[in-house]
Amino acid sequence: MFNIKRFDLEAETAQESSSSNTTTTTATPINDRLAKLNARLNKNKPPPSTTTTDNTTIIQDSIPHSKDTKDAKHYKKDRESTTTKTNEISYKRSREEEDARVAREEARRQKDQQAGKQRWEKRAKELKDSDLIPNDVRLAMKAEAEARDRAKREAKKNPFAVAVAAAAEQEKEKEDEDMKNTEEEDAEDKEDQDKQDQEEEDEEDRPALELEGVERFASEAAADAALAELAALVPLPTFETKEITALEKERAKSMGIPDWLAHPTLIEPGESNNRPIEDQQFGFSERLIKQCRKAGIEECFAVQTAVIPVLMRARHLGDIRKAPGDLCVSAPTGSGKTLAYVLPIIEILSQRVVTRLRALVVLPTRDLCIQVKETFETFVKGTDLKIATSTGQNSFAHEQAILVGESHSNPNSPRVLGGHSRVDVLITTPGRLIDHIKSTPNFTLQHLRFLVIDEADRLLNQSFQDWLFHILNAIHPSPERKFLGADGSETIQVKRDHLGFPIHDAIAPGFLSSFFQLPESDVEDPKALSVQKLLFSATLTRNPAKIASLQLSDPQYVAVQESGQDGDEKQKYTTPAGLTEHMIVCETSEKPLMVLHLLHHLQVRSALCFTKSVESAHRLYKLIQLYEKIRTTAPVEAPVVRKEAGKDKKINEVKKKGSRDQDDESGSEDGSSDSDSGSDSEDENESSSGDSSSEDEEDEDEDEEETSDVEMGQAETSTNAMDIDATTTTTPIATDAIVVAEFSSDLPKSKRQSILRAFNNGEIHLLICSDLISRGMDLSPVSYVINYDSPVYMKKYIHRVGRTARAGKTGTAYSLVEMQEARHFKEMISKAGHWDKIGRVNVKSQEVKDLVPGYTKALAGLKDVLATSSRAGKKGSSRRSFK
Ligand SMILES: Nc1ncnc2c1ncn2[C@@H]1O[C@H](COP(=O)(O)OP(=O)(O)OP(=O)(O)O)[C@@H](O)[C@H]1O
Repeated sequence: MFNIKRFDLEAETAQESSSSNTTTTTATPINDRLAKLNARLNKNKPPPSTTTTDNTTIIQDSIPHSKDTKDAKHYKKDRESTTTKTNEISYKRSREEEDARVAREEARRQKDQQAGKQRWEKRAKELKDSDLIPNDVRLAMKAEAEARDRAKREAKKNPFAVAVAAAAEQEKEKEDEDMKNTEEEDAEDKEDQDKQDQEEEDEEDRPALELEGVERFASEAAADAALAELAALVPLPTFETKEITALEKERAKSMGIPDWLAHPTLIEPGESNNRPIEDQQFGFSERLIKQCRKAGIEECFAVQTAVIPVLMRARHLGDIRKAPGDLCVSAPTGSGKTLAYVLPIIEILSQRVVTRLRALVVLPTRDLCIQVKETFETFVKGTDLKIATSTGQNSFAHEQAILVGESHSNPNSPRVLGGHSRVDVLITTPGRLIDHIKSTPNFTLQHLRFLVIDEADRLLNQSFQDWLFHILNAIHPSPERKFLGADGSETIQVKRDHLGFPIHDAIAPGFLSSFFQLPESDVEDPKALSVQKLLFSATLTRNPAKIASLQLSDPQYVAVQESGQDGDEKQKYTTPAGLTEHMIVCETSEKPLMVLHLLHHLQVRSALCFTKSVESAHRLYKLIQLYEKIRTTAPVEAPVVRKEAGKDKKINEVKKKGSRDQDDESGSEDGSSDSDSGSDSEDENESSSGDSSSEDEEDEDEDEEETSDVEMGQAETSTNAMDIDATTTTTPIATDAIVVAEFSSDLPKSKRQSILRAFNNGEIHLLICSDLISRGMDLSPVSYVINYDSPVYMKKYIHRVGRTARAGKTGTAYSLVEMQEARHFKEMISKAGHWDKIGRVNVKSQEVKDLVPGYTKALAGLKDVLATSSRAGKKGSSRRSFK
């Protein structure tokens, strides 16, 4: 480019220069003659050239051509060549000189320009933030503009030099531009880096920055709105996942405990993990939020904050090849586990179009089923969802009609392969459920989306009717064609459409292969089960065999427990923060007196008193009832009410350290067992087979009492209805009489419900019960729990004392420990790392002296009372002997 330009300009210059040095004449004959003459006279003089001014330029010789001589020709030739050479040399020289001059000037100009530019750039940089341009900068700019004009003028005079200068300038511009680009790139890089640094800083300081931003708002309303927005931005707590050491991992592995179970997501109990119900992470609809508010629920508790988002995230089941993932949840008693599954199930199922059985909640007792149904009904308002229980309270046929409708439950009516349901959520005990799976036509679990096993460890210890096997069988598609016999003939009568084809539109996609021979395809399209198994317990089992029997898929384990707890036992046994625990060590014969002491001296009311058997409960109930009767009718010494036990020194609460009473002996023995329990080998045993076997024993013990509840359907005509009437209709003889009632599985359903209602209304001061209500029951006003017979297993202890101090409230538990049981009790509690939490109460004989006369009388009368009730056939032959 540069060379071509130069060449053109050179030609132009030559042309211009020749044109400027010529004169214009007209060639005529006279002129020709004159020219010839002139040539002869001035032989060596160069002839003037002649040029036309028209479009053509001709360099002419003035010698006429017509009569050219040889000399003239030579002369002409010489002259021409000499002139050309001279012209070329002089032109070349002048051109070089001119080039050098222009280049010098250009270099100087550029230098000046550069210096000026740098000066004012520097100045402009200094004044970057100012709008003013100072005088020196303006002058520099002016000088630069003048220099540019000068250069332009020069360019007009000498285009070649201009070309050189232009080329130089071009080069310089290029250099500048490169430098500028490099600078810009550097600046951009720096800007990016700064931006990234700033973003990181902002991220760290976000709350502070946002608050700062909020403070800048002029109007208070705007600031409030922004603060509200900020509050909504508070992230959900991030729950730590328990880090397991290599040793723990190895140990868990050797016990067969799967990784996910040994590696729970841990949540601290307490208010710090509560979140408002409208938090977006929960994804609750306006309707549900409204129902929650109506029920007095403003925040989700820690276990709900951890569990609900997990369930809500899987609400749409995007990938049919992937199971939604099962969930095992362990959280203390009264921490709100029920709502952790009730709320998301309602929210997710409320979107359904057709009624199908989509949620199944399995619970160990009828009373719990009723309680959970009431919870569902509180929050289901405003949806079409239908909730039902199946507990054996009603006749089997009645339940069948509720579940699938009368026409579908008729054994003679044809089957719909996809089943039929009139309910969306079924809350049931395992025994009755198995009956329906086996015997109710069109009852199916094909469409199940949620299988909740509440009080899971309790249920897993029940092998009754092999309930788990039947449920798992019913939720998995069967590889055999279900309604075809070995010969291919139909084994059941199937409902058909008008063309004679089986009606299959209601079959769950995963179950189609259970009924039809589907075309085989090269491309496997395995479908995962859409049912999500959710296990809840305050004392979740870690027995690998039991967990394996659930056939969990992609499970997660969420545990609510205080930080710093480690060791398997301690993880399992977390008590509510608001619970105060005491133990009273006494003789067996003194135990009823201790209950009277708690009632009359310590003003214990709204209390649940747990005994080890139905008989024990009945006997204590009768005794206290009799005592109250005697006290309020006979002039016996009035008991002294201790207003402030601590001040009156009527109760000496002694912590384990420093206790020097009769239990010191056992204390020292326990001290040795403490150190034993601290050993690794013992821990291992505890959480492996040893532990699970103790769980089994404990639950078998519970099973004995609750079997009738689980089996269901057994019409229980209570023989002690008279007794119950006496209890529930008892009119206190005096206004300060203690109202006592008993509660056991011997009572008919209606009586049990009316007693629970009366207790909830505060009409019963002391409810004496078996372990039937030690699990899961949420009796709102329980302020005290009395372990009349101290539990043999820690699990039972945890569930019993967990009837109080629920939902963040406070409560107190007293355990009456017989002398001979003290050592075992302490061992059990210590092993669970719980001993520090239990206070020792010493009750001196002097303190109960005022109660003794009435108690003695009641005891004497008890025999007759019991004999009367026995004659009335109140006791069944299966009853255990009295203590
Ligand atoms: N978010 C909440 N706000 C206020 N109260 C709540 C909340 N969640 C649950 N509760 C109340 O807390 C009490 C205990 O709840 P729930 O019965 O679900 O406890 P749980 O963990 O199942 O106990 P358990 O192990 O004994 O069965 C109930 O009375 C319930 O209504």
